[in-house]
Amino acid sequence: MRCGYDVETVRAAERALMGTLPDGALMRRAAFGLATACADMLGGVYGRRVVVLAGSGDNGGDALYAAAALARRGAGAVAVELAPERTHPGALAALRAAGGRTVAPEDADAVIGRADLVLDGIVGIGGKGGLRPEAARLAELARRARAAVVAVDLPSGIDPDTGEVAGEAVRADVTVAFGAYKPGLLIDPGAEHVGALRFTDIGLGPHLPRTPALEALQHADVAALLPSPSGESDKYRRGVVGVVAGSERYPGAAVLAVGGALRGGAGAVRYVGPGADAVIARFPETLVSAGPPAKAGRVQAWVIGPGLGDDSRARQAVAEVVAADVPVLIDADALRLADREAVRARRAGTVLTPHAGEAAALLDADRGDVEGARLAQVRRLAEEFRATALLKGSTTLVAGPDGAAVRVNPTGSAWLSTAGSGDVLSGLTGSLLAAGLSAQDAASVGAYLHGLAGRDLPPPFGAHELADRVPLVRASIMDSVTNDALPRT
Ligand SMILES: NC(=O)C1=CN([C@@H]2O[C@H](COP(=O)(O)OP(=O)(O)OC[C@H]3O[C@@H](n4cnc5c(N)ncnc54)[C@H](OP(=O)(O)O)[C@@H]3O)[C@@H](O)[C@H]2O)[C@@H](O)CC1
Ligand SMILES: [K+]
Repeated sequence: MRCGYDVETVRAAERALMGTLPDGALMRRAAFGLATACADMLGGVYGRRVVVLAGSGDNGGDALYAAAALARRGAGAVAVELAPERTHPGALAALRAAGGRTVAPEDADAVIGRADLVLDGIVGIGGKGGLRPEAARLAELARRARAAVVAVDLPSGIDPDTGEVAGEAVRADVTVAFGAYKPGLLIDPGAEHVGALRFTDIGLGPHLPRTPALEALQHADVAALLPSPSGESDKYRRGVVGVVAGSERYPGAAVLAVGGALRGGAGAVRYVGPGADAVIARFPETLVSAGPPAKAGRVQAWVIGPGLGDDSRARQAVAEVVAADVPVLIDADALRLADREAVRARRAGTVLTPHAGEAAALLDADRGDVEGARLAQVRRLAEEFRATALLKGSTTLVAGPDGAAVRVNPTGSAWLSTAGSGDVLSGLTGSLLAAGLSAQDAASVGAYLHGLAGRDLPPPFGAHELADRVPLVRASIMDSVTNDALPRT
């Protein structure tokens, strides 16, 4: 699990650790990790031109110490001082002792234009609000330059706690995070600015709390959560999923949701709705029923919404499913049709899966407000509906109603936003709910597998291919974890 901790928590851990160490030890650890990452990135240090964008806080200090280390190995180092009278004195002295020089921001254009590497030490976790004009100008110069950009702790201009970006922010090729990941490194729009994310351990680990603000699953976590059928499994143990999706107008949504559920490992799928012919033609193993959901027979979880429409049949089906006492996933049209109070009153797990536009409608907000503040908005959704909310996007977020860590999906890609992709995700997540995963586990594992399937396919691809790919990515996760566990010979 990759964990993100907010600034307040990181500061507290830092204080606890500092009390046990000599002065400056943490900054030396950070700068050493940073210099190593820069040397790797440059593929050699001697003769390279390094420019430090140096703010007056410790973030600038880290950058200056790292540049001093590179200068001692033969790099040319120049620091652009944003507030010369307040630049970290020890770090500046180290840079000068190593042969580095300084320039004022107004003379930065030429040195940045010639640089091989720009180190962004403008601001780290001490940043407040959008970048000030002079800092914003330097960030823009760095973006336009041919130099590689390495961000110190985080790209300046992104909010460390939320990933929000107000105005200009540094766009990094590599970001070297110290001691702990901050949520803003993992959530868009901040995450888009991070480039390759590297981690330097400075010893904060024992001082961090058990529950982070944010978690990102990795292969081993997903492997541990995925149900695997045992010798005694029958279809009910693997889980029967009920799918209420599709309409005369959109029968394809039914096929995609059923496909997602079958490929996700459901023991059986019951389909309810007007797309039965299309579903049977593609998946003859589906149990179709013509009546309403309440008469469809036993299921362990319901998926409702993709391509459903909003006629009276659809409204009635949503009301019945929301009233069921098994886990329910509510998507697409059903998000609009579900009664908020009825959802809040549910006792079994509930997963809502809106994209930003649907989330905005549910929260009575603008789509842009949702895109720009994804973490706050997914938490709000979970609280207001007392449900697990999965907010789709390039960094899909999953929040539970209980205030536990929000999960961020690390496997997303832009190619996933293709027609019908969400229908597959709904069916897939429904199969995990039916297999007994908690709402938050089902939603985050569903997003993980769905994202990996998208990365595994040569783009462009159709949504039906995503479903077909799920068994393969699932097998590759299991293989990688089993191989890691084998003793090395
Ligand atoms: N945590 C740890 O364990 C460790 C942390 N370490 C490092 O310390 C960093 C935190 O350092 P920090 O606390 O000194 O703050 P920092 O990020 O340098 O920012 C302050 C500067 O930013 C400026 N500034 C503010 N807002 C701004 C804006 N919008 N636009 C422009 N400027 C703005 C502000 O200006 P001022 O308000 O003072 O005028 C001041 O100059 C952390 O990220 C990591 O790199 C490591 O060394 C080792 C262990
Ligand atoms: K920075």
